[in-house]
Amino acid sequence: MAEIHDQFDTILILDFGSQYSHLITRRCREHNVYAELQPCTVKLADLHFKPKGIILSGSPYSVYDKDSPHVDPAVFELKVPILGICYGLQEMAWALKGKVERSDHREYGFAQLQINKIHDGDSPVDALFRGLGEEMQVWMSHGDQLCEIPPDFHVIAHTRTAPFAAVAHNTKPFYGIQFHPEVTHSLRGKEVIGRFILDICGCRSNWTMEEFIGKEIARIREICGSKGRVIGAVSGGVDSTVAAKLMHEAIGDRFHAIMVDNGVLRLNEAQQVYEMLNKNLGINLTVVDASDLFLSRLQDIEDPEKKRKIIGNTFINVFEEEAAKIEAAADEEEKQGADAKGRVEWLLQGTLYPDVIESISFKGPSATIKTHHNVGGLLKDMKLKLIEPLRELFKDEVRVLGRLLSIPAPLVQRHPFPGPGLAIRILGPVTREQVRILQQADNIYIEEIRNAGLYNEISQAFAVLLPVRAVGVMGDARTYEQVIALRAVQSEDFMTADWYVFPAEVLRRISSRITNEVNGINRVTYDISSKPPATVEWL
Ligand SMILES: Nc1ncnc2c1ncn2[C@@H]1O[C@H](COP(=O)(O)OP(=O)(O)OP(=O)(O)O)[C@@H](O)[C@H]1O
Ligand SMILES: O=c1[nH]c(=O)c2[nH+]cn([C@@H]3O[C@H](COP(=O)(O)O)[C@@H](O)[C@H]3O)c2[nH]1
Ligand SMILES: NC(=O)CC[C@H](N)C(=O)O
Ligand SMILES: [Mg+2]
Repeated sequence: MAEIHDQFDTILILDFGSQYSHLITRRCREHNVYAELQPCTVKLADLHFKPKGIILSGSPYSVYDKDSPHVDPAVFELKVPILGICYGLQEMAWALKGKVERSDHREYGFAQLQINKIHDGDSPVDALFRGLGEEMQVWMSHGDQLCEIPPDFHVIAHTRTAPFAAVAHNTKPFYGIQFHPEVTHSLRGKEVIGRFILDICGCRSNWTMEEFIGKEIARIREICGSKGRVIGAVSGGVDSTVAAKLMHEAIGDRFHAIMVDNGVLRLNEAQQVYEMLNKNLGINLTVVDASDLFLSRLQDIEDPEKKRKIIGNTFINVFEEEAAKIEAAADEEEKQGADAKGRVEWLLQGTLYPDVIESISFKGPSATIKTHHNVGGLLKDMKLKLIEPLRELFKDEVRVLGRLLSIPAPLVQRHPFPGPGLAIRILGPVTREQVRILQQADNIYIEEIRNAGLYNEISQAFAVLLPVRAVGVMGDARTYEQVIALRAVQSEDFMTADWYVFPAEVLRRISSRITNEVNGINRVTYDISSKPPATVEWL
């Protein structure tokens, strides 16, 4: 089966646990070069493709620590260019017999990088900084540094306190830099990454969503064979809609899109998504009303992780049941003389790269903050095999893909909505009444955000229903009712987020409408927490 790394020139990024590893991946892709993140402990013998170049990431460890992670020494024999970043530089030096020590001059923050005179003008050896001038502002975050460079290396840049801030091998395409080119604070960092992947590794920059569409459709056809059928988990969110459209282009009617009404969707959502997908996108979507089943299983459950797991498992139960129904219907048609149809073997999901990245750390899945229903919440013994065409993509790449597939702009720009839905925004037990209250408040909130023309400025906005009651006065009478918290964040990739600063009059209008129009609410608060330390959702 041709994987993406067989179809595009690929940079392999080996992750030593830095906070910024995924940003290296993004920067490569911004140069239209496909890059893939793998744990640093991967053995080259287990790698099924040959990368055009390797980047070693930073790390919280020190190379000389007893339990620090080290790369398979075979990478240095692979005859492909290698770039070490921060710990990656230290790791390369350590492996190739240089020396690394704790330094007296820790550098956290900005530094001025002085690029050494390039002696050998045209040789590829010093190509990393070619054309970038003599000095650049970079961002550092290290306590260790090289005190002796490995044999056959030379220095290509220094800072006031780090004499070996960048080094290169005399004859091989090995480079190491102490600063972090992947963060935007390193002003020309993206260009440095470009020099490495384009000039030194010679990657073609053809990783574009146009190219991806054609290749992915071909890949899906190959996976499914000429008869295989796919059932699709489609929520009306950006990811699953794009995945569904791709699947529809690939296998047409052999794709069955299913939206599950789990009883914790937003107001009128099932109806709206049904119309949008059937009418505007020509995708044959069935809405399955499983709200009683979900709500009965959620009864009296307050624990956030329990809610998430119940919903994840129930989704799969419903999909397996629907797959069985589709097969039974086909068997019936066959009895009436129709051609035999293939089995429903696959379940399409709109899983994205950030969901996957979280689970590939070399220490195993990173500390579980919350179980995403479509990754950790899956049933252990599920029969359907997963097919996830967006598994290697970031959200903004998916949005580009959506536009190319002619998915209407309002859908492409939709804020994300989690599969466990309002169940993780109702802080106490989930009941139909609590769902009603939250649906109405949330609907007013989003409506007013749209009216104010702010929807596309905000990455995600939603209301949360708190389980506490507060005293109020309405029409001269005392009330004792629940509280709504409003949340709105701006974020590039949802791994970090800032709370959004609303104009006061918009908040005033939202608050007044919610308390006036939603029975059961007499107070509205605004959440001013960033992520970290909070998360986007409350549960
Ligand atoms: N109500 C639902 N019915 C069917 N499938 C669902 C439902 N909710 C979530 N899913 C499945 O779970 C996956 C992950 O949900 P997630 O919310 O991350 O993605 P999305 O809904 O497609 O897009 P967005 O992130 O924009 O909301 C979806 O891609 C879809 O496959
Ligand atoms: O499909 C989903 N299933 C889930 O279980 C889930 N949990 C969180 N989210 C969404 O992920 C982003 C980050 O949210 P957190 O900061 O709360 O982890 C935000 O966009 C959240 O809405 C989910 N999406
Ligand atoms: N950011 C990094 O990669 C840091 C590497 C190493 N832990 C140091 O402090 O120097
Ligand atoms: Mg969603």
